[in-house]
Amino acid sequence: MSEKLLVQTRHFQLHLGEKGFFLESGRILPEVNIAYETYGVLNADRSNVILICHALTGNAHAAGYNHESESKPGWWDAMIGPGKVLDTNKYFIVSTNVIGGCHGTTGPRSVNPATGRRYNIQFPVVTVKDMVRAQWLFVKQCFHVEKIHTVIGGSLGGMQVLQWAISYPSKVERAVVIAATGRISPQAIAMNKVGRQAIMRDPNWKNGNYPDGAGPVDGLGVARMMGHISYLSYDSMQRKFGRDFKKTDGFYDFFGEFQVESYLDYNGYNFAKRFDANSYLYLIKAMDLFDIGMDNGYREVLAAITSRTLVVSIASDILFPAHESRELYQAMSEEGVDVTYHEMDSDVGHDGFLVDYHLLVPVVESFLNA
Ligand SMILES: CC(=O)SCCNC(=O)CCNC(=O)[C@H](O)C(C)(C)COP(=O)(O)OP(=O)(O)OC[C@H]1O[C@@H](n2cnc3c(N)ncnc32)[C@H](O)[C@@H]1OP(=O)(O)O
Ligand SMILES: N[C@@H](CCO)C(=O)O
Repeated sequence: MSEKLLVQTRHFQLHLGEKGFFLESGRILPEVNIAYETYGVLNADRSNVILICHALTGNAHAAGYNHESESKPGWWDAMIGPGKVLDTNKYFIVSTNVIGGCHGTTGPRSVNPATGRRYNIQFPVVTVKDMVRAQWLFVKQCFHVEKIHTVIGGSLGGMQVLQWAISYPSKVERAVVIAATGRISPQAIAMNKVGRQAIMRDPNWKNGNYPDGAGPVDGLGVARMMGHISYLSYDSMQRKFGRDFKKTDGFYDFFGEFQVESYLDYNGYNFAKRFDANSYLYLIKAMDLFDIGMDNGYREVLAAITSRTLVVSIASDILFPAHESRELYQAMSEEGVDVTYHEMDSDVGHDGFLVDYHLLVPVVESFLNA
């Protein structure tokens, strides 16, 4: 018998009535489909829901295997399962793909019901607030849940968690904000700019109207390389790659590569096979626009949070540096929020929340069990 936990990605169409889904931008999506997975069992009083929010290029497939031949499990399988920190014997874990994504939830590659054609860059700009509102409608409509035990996620997922606590304070009992920030820095926007330009300058981008299977793979691959540089750290690059160089016949061939280049090539190329370029553009835009204080003031919105909150940073994170999380924690704490802060002493960089589980699990565990 197989030991693989087989799970299924399902789809739910939000009940929006004739009005559609109003976005922060003022534009409207006539329909929104949500791709989701669940693990564990919803209890009788519907009080054991943990919602997982994924990062930039994640999807609803957070744990288990979608089919027998899948070689790697969902992206947070180390965290989710029987006896794991997000214990499926105890909790009903829900994971959705964000609005604007390309793994089953409505996004730029979806067909616009008004035209019968893909939205491409006619898709409206979506924000983290929109992502979270879609998730709230989803859990309410699909599972009739009125309160969520815990919302948890890293990076863009952490921003969603923070937004949950701000938008729906009475609905979220606990919030775990990992490797995130309350407002994205100019440095992070600059890195996204490079990625955006790489995609949009690729001749195959065609103003976003590329045919299926012939998109801007080179541009998207380069964008992902930029991303990976920000997900690693000085120390992790030293350790992983050093200055190893692949010589050709003993020579430093012009096209010969350092290991770090080979890594970026491999991961850039692979990424372009699994992700839609337009979706990437929309999701980095959502990230760039994220600033909890944009409308009502940074401290004012934090002061309204009533969820018990854990803020986790990664010491070597160069994308959302730990001092941004400390600033967030400090402000929440001064505004009277029940908040705890933990800095993971990890040297692997931003992606530490996907790698250094021995540092992350105990913190989340003690927060959930407190
Ligand atoms: C919610 C979410 O965040 S979901 C999205 C998360 N997933 C991603 O970001 C996808 C990209 N994956 C990764 O970056 C990593 O696999 C992580 C962060 C998930 C885990 O990091 P690590 O365990 O340190 O993996 P590592 O960075 O060593 O390897 C990543 C890949 O590069 C390959 N690689 C490593 N070194 C080299 C090299 N010198 N040359 C070429 N390829 C290399 C690995 O073989 C691995 O390939 P695989 O994905 O086919 O297995
Ligand atoms: N590496 C992760 C985290 C980036 O924030 C991802 O691609 O989603």
